[in-house]
Amino acid sequence: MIKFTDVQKYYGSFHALHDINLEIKDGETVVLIGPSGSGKSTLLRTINGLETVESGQLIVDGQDVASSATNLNKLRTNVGMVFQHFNLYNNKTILENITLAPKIVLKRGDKENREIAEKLLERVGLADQINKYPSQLSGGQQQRIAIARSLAMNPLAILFDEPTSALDPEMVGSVLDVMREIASNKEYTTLVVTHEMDFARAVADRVIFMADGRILEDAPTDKFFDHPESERARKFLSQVEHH
Ligand SMILES: Nc1ncnc2c1ncn2[C@@H]1O[C@H](COP(=O)(O)OP(=O)(O)OP(=O)(O)O)[C@@H](O)[C@H]1O
Repeated sequence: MIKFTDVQKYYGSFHALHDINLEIKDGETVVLIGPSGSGKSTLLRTINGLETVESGQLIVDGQDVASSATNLNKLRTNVGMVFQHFNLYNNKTILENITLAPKIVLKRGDKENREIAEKLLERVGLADQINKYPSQLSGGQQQRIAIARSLAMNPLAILFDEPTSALDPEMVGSVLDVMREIASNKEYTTLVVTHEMDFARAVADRVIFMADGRILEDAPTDKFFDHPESERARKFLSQVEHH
């Protein structure tokens, strides 16, 4: 579903992604971890074309993301993204937030759109909030709405970019629970950038460890946590485990 071959990414003269080779299969749950500034968000954002790549090949859902012929809007329909700062429309109700893109992009009719929104709100535990506005909800609730909104597009893949980093600690659990349920269903290819190691350990099929713009390890979850190969990963794990 997603395949990087020798991908390089620069911000000006700064080499942000080095020689990325990575293949992610349909339905897989992959967690990206690593120190701050290691390129995790950059890598994630290349997948739906939010960041360009300078060389190499990046195939997502059969299309070359780096090619100018690729329709990025269509790509983003198939690859949903959940951001650190929810990015909801504050002047629209929860129902409108969830139904707007399917209405415009997928031309989904109002009745079906509402039914799907109701089901998704049920799924994220917020069925009773359908007519509220984002500002009336907690950060954790807003993030669960953002997740429902991305699922409403029926994506093939969903990218989570540090979805709990901006939340108060007591809000984190409910968002991780929703993500855990989504990942365990294997309906979507799921990629998560997170600093939540317990979540990574419990949910990921595979862990990608990055440092300095490189993939240093790509391993099954238990193997990575129990026997990390690189000194960098060992150091990183010992630091995060002491928090
Ligand atoms: N738009 C940009 N312009 C220039 N440099 C950038 C830009 N975005 C990111 N960078 C740099 O690229 C590197 C990788 O950033 P990125 O956000 O991908 O790291 P990260 O691993 O996700 O970090 P964090 O865990 O802190 O979010 C960093 O050194 C960052 O300063």
